[in-house]
Amino acid sequence: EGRIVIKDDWLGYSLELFTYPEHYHEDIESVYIPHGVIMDRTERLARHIMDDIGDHDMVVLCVLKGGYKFCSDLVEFIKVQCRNSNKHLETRVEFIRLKSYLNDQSTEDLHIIGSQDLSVLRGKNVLIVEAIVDTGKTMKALLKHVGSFEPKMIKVAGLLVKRVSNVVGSLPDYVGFEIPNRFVVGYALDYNEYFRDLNHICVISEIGKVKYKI
Ligand SMILES: Oc1ncnc2c1N=NC2
Repeated sequence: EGRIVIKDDWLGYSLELFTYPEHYHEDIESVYIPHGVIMDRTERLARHIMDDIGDHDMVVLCVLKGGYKFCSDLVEFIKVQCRNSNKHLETRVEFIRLKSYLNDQSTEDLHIIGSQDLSVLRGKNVLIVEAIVDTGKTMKALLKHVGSFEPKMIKVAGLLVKRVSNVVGSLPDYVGFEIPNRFVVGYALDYNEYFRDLNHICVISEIGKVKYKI
């Protein structure tokens, strides 16, 4: 299936062309992917997903915290698709919390926070929903963990996939955008917990990187 490829020389839209929370005005460089474009792309991904796995009950596994906005918007679009095609599909949402980043660097260790009982996945169609797939290390470890609960099928939806050289493991089945290897924030993607309240996906400024550095 297709994806929107954002080229390395795309610098994003100028800030004064959009609205965003005033308190971030010096912390972001540009609007990289506007909220409206994210929503329209997510709506189209919902149709792909429904075409592929819309005939069975599905359990959506939302990867927190970065994935919460993408997941809630995607699930909403999936529900609208179901209503319009009168498919009576139960879409249950489970949550899993991963922490693998400090500042803007991936840490080696992946740890799964909170021991949700994922035995509900057994025998089910599972759709893992993640905001961003970077090196793929996190996703590989998560797929192994989820597989241990013996679901019927696992598919992965990733809003963003980074063009990085050292990719491990497989890429998501459904991809919103392929982006250059630069640190982006907003739409629940954070930098040390900041910027989750920003609707657009933006490029963080050097001031922002220093201001919110841990
Ligand atoms: O660009 C990014 N922005 C926020 N969080 C993450 C990123 N890449 N991997 C995790």
